[in-house]
Amino acid sequence: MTAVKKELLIFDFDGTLIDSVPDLAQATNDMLTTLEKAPYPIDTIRNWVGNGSRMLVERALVGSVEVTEDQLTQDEADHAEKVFFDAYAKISGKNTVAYPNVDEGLKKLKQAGFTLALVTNKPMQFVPKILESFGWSELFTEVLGGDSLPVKKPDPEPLRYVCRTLQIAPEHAVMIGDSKNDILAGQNANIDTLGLSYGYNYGQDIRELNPTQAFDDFQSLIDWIMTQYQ
Ligand SMILES: O=C(O)COP(=O)(O)O
Ligand SMILES: [Mg+2]
Repeated sequence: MTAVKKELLIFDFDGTLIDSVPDLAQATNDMLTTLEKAPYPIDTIRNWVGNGSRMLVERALVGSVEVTEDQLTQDEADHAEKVFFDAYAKISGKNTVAYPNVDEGLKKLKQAGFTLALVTNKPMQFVPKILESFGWSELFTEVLGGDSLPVKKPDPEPLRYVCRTLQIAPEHAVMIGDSKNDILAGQNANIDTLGLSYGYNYGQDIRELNPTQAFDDFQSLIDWIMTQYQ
């Protein structure tokens, strides 16, 4: 396969660059405890991450990845989300680590001349502090949170928005992520998708989503980008 040269690498955040589930699970359980509900194991909560905080909160309230409208009132979910935000603001970053080779890998790509962007479904209010804690504040030319636009991944608009803003054609962009929301957003925006198998994808193998290519570790992704997309 000969790949087209790429300019813009759009990264997902949670489950791709950082393992944030220990903090997300703690904040979720802190919220549940405050609301006098029973906590869940981290392995259960991991499968609820991917569609932003509001969805995580709703899934935790009903105890399932599938949430139907009749299971929750808007007020109940609004209140729980506030409790979750307070809890996550207190602990976000404490037990969040970068996956192996991510720090060196991102810097290598930047040095090689790629433009890096970050498109996460995590609410934007939590993003700058985490980026700063890893020394990544200057790495990304564009950063979008899950609430930066009216729609989030798997909608293709955040990716299209980044391409438009940076004036880079979609065929010169790549979406890199761990979840079906990343792969679907990329496919819907007509851009190449690179999947990572170690993150959070509702327990499903990322390869089932047919990304352009999939990798089991970040170093293999870096090696592939440096040889195929330069
Ligand atoms: O906050 C989430 O649900 C997931 O965030 P992500 O898009 O960076 O994986
Ligand atoms: Mg992710």
